[in-house]
Amino acid sequence: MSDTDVIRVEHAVKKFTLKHTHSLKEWVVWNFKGRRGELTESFTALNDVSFSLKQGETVALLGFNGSGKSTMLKLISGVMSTDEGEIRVRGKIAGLIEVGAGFHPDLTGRENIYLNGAILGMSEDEINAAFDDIVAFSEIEQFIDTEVKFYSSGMFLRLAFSVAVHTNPDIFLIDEILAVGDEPFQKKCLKRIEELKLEGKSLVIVSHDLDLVASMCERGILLRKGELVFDGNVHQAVAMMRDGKEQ
Ligand SMILES: Nc1ncnc2c1ncn2[C@@H]1O[C@H](COP(=O)(O)OP(=O)(O)OP(=O)(O)O)[C@@H](O)[C@H]1O
Repeated sequence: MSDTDVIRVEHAVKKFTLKHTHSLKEWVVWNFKGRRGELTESFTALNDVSFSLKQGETVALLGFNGSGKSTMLKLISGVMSTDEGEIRVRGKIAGLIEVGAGFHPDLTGRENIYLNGAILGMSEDEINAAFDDIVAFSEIEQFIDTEVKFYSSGMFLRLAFSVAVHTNPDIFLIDEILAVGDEPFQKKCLKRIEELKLEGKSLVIVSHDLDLVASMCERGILLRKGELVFDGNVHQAVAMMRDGKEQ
């Protein structure tokens, strides 16, 4: 890992087990044959993917549905581990990967700020100090003492984004979820992301909004069926995606 690298992905492989529904007859035959062969199938979601990210770089992860983008973000954030290869990260990560992840449904917005802040590495004092700003940025003061199971997906995003930006992360991972925010809040998030970029933070974004990612990122990494097929200028990556060349 060079001095300026904040993420290093080396030959990452991630496999999932796909379960299939089998008829009783298939199951009996399988038992009869001494349970030889597999009743499940292994699916390779990421195959030998390598890249590194330098401090301050902004990267869009592109690819069609199911190409492995979210899986890659989950590996980088540590929510999942690789089956082969290695992922090294330097610095504090904040990930907005799944709406509602890191939130407990039976706790209120207020309590979840503390829970989520702690998960993202903030101390109680730091959360106390940032609490009012977090709530103000989210604009959901009215519902802050409501259990989050009653929140809409946009309200989850508001709280999650707000906590994440206040943790002062070195690396920000954002999956599609900005799409669930309304337009004014999306604009506010994008402005904050621009500020993070100016502060020299690193950014990895997954989005199908190609114009948006082309305006936010310098670099584009294109995944095709779990394999990295392009890593370079974001406009080139977007053009390849639009031409369907990665198919
Ligand atoms: N937990 C899981 N168990 C089984 N298969 C999974 C799991 N998570 C992801 N997959 C499979 O891995 C592949 C890659 O999924 P992933 O969500 O990373 O794709 P993606 O590029 O983010 O897609 P999209 O653009 O639709 O969000 C898909 O075929 C998906 O079905």
